[in-house]
Amino acid sequence: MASYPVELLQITHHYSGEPVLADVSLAFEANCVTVILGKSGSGKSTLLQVINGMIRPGTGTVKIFGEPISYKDIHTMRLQMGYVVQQVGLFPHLTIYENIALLGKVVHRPTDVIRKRVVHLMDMVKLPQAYGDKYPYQLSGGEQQRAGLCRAMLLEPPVLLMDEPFAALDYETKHTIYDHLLAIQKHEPRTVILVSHDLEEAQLLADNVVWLQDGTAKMTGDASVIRSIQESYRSGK
Ligand SMILES: Nc1ncnc2c1ncn2[C@@H]1O[C@H](COP(=O)(O)OP(=O)(O)OP(=O)(O)O)[C@@H](O)[C@H]1O
Repeated sequence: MASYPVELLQITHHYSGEPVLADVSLAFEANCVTVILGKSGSGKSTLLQVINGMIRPGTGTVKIFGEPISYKDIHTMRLQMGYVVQQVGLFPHLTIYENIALLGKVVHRPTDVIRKRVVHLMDMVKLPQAYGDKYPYQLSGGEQQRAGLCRAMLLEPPVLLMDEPFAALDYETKHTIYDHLLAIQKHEPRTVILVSHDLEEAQLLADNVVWLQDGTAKMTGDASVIRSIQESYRSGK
């Protein structure tokens, strides 16, 4: 039986005695976009950090490509996972090119291979190549976010984790980046796990959806469950 790229088995986690994840078991389908929806404080970011090993859960197992995470060797495992957050986290003293290329240097990829990949990624998200020489402060929020996306995909990670990466962007910029993301999924599909509280974003991007409520996976399924989630939002349940 083929294993899932990411699997959570009975994950429970507490912060200072307060439960934040309660017996969460989920399997994320390969090469699909799964959107984890939930209100503020429902445990979405914690769940994502449990997946990339930043947080070791109180109990339960995280499996990456069928193998439980080895917390001793977390850096090797993390190279398989791109991570994009809302505050893009580009290094201000590095150019856009240097920011995107950074991980390639860390794993000693040949310079020409890195350069080709950066050019390809910038093309995919429609960032002009000349922007490679600029510094992050010279780019708009949406452009910085696109650079962040390129950086996360440099090493072609099979899994991409995204924590509300578009929340601070205006409607039009968001929609442009959605289009880029969907185009990238077509050209080089990967397992994307995207945390959001935005139902429209889920509607546009999700193959699958998880509805997290008070640290529990209340509903899971394909994008058709968004309608039930919408009702739950409205009724405040
Ligand atoms: N490091 C921490 N120490 C203590 N409590 C924390 C910590 N991180 C998060 N929490 C608490 O755990 C709960 C879940 O937080 P989490 O950030 O996972 O939720 P979220 O669904 O991502 O929220 P948001 O949409 O507001 O970002 C919240 O009540 C939060 O205050």
